[in-house]
Amino acid sequence: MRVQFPAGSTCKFVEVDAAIVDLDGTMVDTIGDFAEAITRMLADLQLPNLPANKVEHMVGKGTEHLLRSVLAYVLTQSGHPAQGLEDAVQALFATALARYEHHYIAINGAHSAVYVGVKEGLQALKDAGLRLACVTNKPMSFTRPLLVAKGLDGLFEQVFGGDSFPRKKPDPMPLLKTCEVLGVAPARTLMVGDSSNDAQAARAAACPVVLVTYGYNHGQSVQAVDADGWVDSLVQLQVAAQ
Ligand SMILES: O=C(O)COP(=O)(O)O
Ligand SMILES: [Mg+2]
Repeated sequence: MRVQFPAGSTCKFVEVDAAIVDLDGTMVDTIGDFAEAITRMLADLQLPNLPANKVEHMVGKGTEHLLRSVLAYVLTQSGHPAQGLEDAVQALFATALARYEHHYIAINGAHSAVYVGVKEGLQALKDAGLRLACVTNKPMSFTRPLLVAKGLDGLFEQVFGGDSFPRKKPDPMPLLKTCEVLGVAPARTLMVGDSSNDAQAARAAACPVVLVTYGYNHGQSVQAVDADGWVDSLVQLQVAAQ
């Protein structure tokens, strides 16, 4: 079917059979959850906290990348020299991960909210016959409960997390595997995301890609990312009558 993009997009429309939708920064504003779990983890490790806006720039490449970035940041702020920083992060990593997972699961969804237009926008695409899958870099143990808590789980035929495949976005593997499971061609599968990870994965998989303008893109402008379209809300993804 034909999905139209708003004015200002690179393409006017794409012809697709399915859409793969990202989670953090695209469907749910989860920075509050990340910040709370990190605050509790850092307290357990007797390390100083960091501001939520710093966390926002570190989200999107999965848990391991997030925790390594957080630990490197707080150690540097505490005066740790660049030399030996990686080793210092490595020494804390296993404990940090265990404490973070414990806290994240306890607070998952309590400090986060579904963005305006997500449910209506995706329901309209589904009602029009588009097949939907969710592909996030968030681990599956956090993903399923969050989708259920926010009433989003019923929208998707398939849900895959950052630990579902050997490689995460921006690698094309999660998108290609999802297309394979759905039995759809990547060129007819629209990636809907909020960051360069989603766009790069889509380009490498040869999926068309549309980005939301309200999410997390490592502190960079999402308009500067190579994509086919941009929307301020998922309700702007209109299915054309043919
Ligand atoms: O990095 C994460 O944990 C989540 O990222 P994503 O849902 O935007 O893929
Ligand atoms: Mg995202």
